[in-house]
Amino acid sequence: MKILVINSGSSSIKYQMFDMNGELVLTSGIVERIGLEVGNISHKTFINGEEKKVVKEFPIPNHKVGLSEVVNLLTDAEIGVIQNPDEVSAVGHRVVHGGEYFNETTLITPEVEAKIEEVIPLAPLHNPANLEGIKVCTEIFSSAKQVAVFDTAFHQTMPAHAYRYAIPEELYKEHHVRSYGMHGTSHKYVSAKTLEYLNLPKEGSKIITVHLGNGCSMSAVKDGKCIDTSMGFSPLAGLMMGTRSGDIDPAVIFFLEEKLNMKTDEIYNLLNKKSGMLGLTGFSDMRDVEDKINAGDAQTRMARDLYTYRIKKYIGSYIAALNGVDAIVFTAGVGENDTAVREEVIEGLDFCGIKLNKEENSLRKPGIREIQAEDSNVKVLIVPTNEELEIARQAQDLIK
Ligand SMILES: Nc1ncnc2c1ncn2[C@@H]1O[C@H](COP(=O)(O)OP(=O)(O)O)[C@@H](O)[C@H]1O
Ligand SMILES: CC(=O)OP(=O)(O)O
Ligand SMILES: [Mg+2]
Repeated sequence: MKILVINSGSSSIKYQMFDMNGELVLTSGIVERIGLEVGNISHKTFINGEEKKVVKEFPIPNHKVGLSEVVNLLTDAEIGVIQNPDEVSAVGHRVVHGGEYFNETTLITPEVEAKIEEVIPLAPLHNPANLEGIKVCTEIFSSAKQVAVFDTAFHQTMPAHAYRYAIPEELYKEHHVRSYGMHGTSHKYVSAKTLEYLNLPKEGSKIITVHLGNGCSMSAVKDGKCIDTSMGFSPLAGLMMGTRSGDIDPAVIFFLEEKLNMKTDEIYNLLNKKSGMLGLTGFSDMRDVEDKINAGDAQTRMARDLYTYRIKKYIGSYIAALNGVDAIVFTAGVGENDTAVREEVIEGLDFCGIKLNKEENSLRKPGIREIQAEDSNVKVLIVPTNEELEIARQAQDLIK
């Protein structure tokens, strides 16, 4: 069975095709700079252990043009992995916001699409792009089942005291203003992998997952279920990120409006796209940040201290929420690759028995691994996330 996974963003589409028989990745790629003067597609195929890469640059005015070209590549006589779109049994779509409607993976119907559309105000950067991906795939892969996997679904088990805000009741009742949390597919995948790897029973387990990519979030997972998470109403809350501020006193927004005459959309843009690591240092990619720190740049050092300090504070609060912790798990681009970030986060947590094996932490090895010190009371792990595989598995389970 072949399953295509689509992670459609506002200006990009990431995709992977799996042969679920053996969970093999046949193709993976990214369409970028949609809507700009020149767009590009970077497409890789893996056939019989051999990797082939194609890069194309041309104007990609919208998602449909981008996905049509992806289909051309998928069915290409030389590098294609299918002969026609009918060979795809299901398309699994990452949908960032499902509001309170969806706590599990769902077959997409016109009613489901309408609900995803209804919650656009809760995720104005992500949901419209996700819907666009669904519309275009429904047309192109017309015989495939279209399946929605929601970033918010895993967090739907949070208790009210974790997801509610202390604002007037009607804002929740009538307008659904509450915390939802995102990156749920990743938190679910890595927390389950951790239990499996450590051979821990779900019941009684206490895991803190730390997803550090471009977007960053953390979850407290008890008995295999999410009880709290750092993103909130939208993906802007919580940790400091590549370009997002994370938690900020809402009074700053009134100040920007009143004193600097900024408009709502300008403030939105400022906090989502020009803040975080980018706003403080000029760089959103942690590799660039690392270079600046190594060159002795004090401002960049401060920015990174802010980044890791906030993660540490969330670890502290989640240990309190969980009444203990069995394992702290790092994942995603920064979490899996950045030795210094992990070291700075764990530094100074020895008061509660959390200690790192610095040498093990500094090694670059693939796969799941433990990096805590021998005398640490708590496990510290690196668990590579795989949101695409998780989406493909969930889509397969649903259509079976
Ligand atoms: N070797 C590395 N060292 C430090 N950071 C890295 C490394 N490789 C990737 N990253 C970071 O990972 C980020 C992307 O993470 P990823 O999980 O792919 O994000 P997203 O899925 O949100 O695009 C990059 O912006 C970069 O900062
Ligand atoms: C929800 C979110 O932040 O997603 P991403 O990390 O892909 O931007
Ligand atoms: Mg990601």
